[in-house]
Parts: sequence; C-alpha cells; structure tokens
Amino acid sequence: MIGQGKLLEIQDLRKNYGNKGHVTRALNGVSFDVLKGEFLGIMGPSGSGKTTLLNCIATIMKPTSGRVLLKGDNISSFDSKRLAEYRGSRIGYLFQDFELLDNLTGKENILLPLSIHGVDFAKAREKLHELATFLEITDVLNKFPSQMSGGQKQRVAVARSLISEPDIVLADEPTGALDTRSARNLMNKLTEINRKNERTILMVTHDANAASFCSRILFIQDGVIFHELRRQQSESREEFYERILQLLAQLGGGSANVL
Ligand SMILES: Nc1ncnc2c1ncn2[C@@H]1O[C@H](COP(=O)(O)OP(=O)(O)OP(=O)(O)O)[C@@H](O)[C@H]1O
Repeated sequence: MIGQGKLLEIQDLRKNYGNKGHVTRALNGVSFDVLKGEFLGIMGPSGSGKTTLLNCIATIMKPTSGRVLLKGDNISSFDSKRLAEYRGSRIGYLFQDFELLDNLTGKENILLPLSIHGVDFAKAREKLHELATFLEITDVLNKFPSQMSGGQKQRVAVARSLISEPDIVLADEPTGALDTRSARNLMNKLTEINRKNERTILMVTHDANAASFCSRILFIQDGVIFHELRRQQSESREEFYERILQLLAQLGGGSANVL
C-alpha cells in the first residue's frame, strides 16, 4: 500500500555538463514527486539522464539548478553533518555492478555503512540476521564477493542498502548485470521489501521486465520526463509488462526489452 504524502520532491532539476563550448544538458527541467511507500520506476534510453538524476538525488553530484526535497527538507541546504546523515542513513543505494568491497566479507560489506555512521550493534546484528534470512544470503555472509554469484552479490548489496533503514532506496539498473532468473528473484525481493515493509524505492532501468514490478513508471528522454504509466490495482504484473512493451513499441523502441 502506498502511504499518504510526498516523500521526495524533485523540482525543475537541471544538470549541465561541460563548459560554454560543449554543454550537455543531461537534465533539462525534471519535476516529479515520489510518494511514501511507492515503487517508482524511471525508464529511458541510454544517455537520457537517468544516472545523472539518481546521482543528484543521492548528492553524489550537484545539480546546476532546481531542488530536491526529502520530507520537505531541501537537501542542498544541508550542512555537512546533515548531509552525512542523509547519505549514510536516509538513502540506500543499489548499483548495477554491486560496488561491494572485494577485501571485505558479505557481512562486513553489509555492516560497513553502520560502522561509518555509528550504531547500536546489538540492533544491527538482529537486523543483519533478519535481512540475511529474507534475502537468502546467510551462507555467504562470511564469504568474499569473489566467492559469490552475481545474484548473491546483489542481494548482499540490497542488505547493505537497507541496514540503516533508509527513507528511500535508489536503485540504478540493479538487474543490469544479472541473468534472467537472478533478475526475477531480485525484483521479487525488492517488491516484497516495498510492499511488506513499505520501503520506498526509486529504480532506473532499461529493462521492461524489471520495470513491470513497479507501481508507476516515468519515461525520460533528453533530460525531460515525457510520459507516465501507472499499474492499475486490478492489473497483473504480466499485463503491466505487456502495456510497457506496447508503449515502447509506439515510441519506436525497437528491441523488446531495451528502450
Ligand atoms: N561526467 C560527464 N561529463 C560530460 N557529460 C556527461 C557526463 N556524465 C554524463 N554525461 C552525459 O550526460 C547525458 C546523460 O547521461 P546519464 O549517464 O545520466 O544517462 P543514462 O540515461 O543514465 O544513460 P545509460 O542508460 O547509458 O547509463 C549523456 O549525454 C552523457 O553523455
């Protein structure tokens, strides 16, 4: 269920790369809200601005103009202490290529955000156990990333993104490096995390199949949101997937799974 209220507000976000001679307008006035408890997808072709958008929200990069509000607070006005808290515990980040540290075990990778930002370790251990059981990674907690499958690595990364119980998880092509079965497994887990724990998720993807797990999808091209699809309450995931494919075909997407 989607809770009431806006969790994240993106207001007229613009991001230019380069200088006067060679300016790339990666974001050209992007505005949308993410509701609390929503699983929102962003689809768009390569180079449309998806990663730039997520990076601006995650404060990995500064927008040229525009505002990002989390629960009404303008994140660009945060001082360094609030910014560290925002990055460390209010947002979780999932990357296409997992971004686990090779010289740390699964467990150490998951607990790393907490050791940086300070926590109650008894509570963390309990949370770790709960997440590991749910994500089916208990048997890889003491392994290093090189000893895990791609699907296991991404589920460890999911646990890392959730350990601090963030307000929102930002996922950048989380199924991009996974085979079909692991991708489906990951999307089922993310859906359950969204529905049961009411965790808000914002995911960018090329993949219509992954997008069909979302409750709403925004379509971006040339740094502008130009369309929206909402999954109806009565609509199955398979029906929503068909509707996404139909839209992509109308847009002249060509390939079935890739915009
Ligand atoms: N550091 C940079 N310097 C200059 N231009 C950049 C930089 N990063 C991205 N761009 C450009 O900004 C635009 C948006 O890039 P972005 O990576 O946000 O797109 P994307 O939709 O995530 O693409 P993909 O799906 O291929 O990852 C592209 O034209 C890209 O070439």
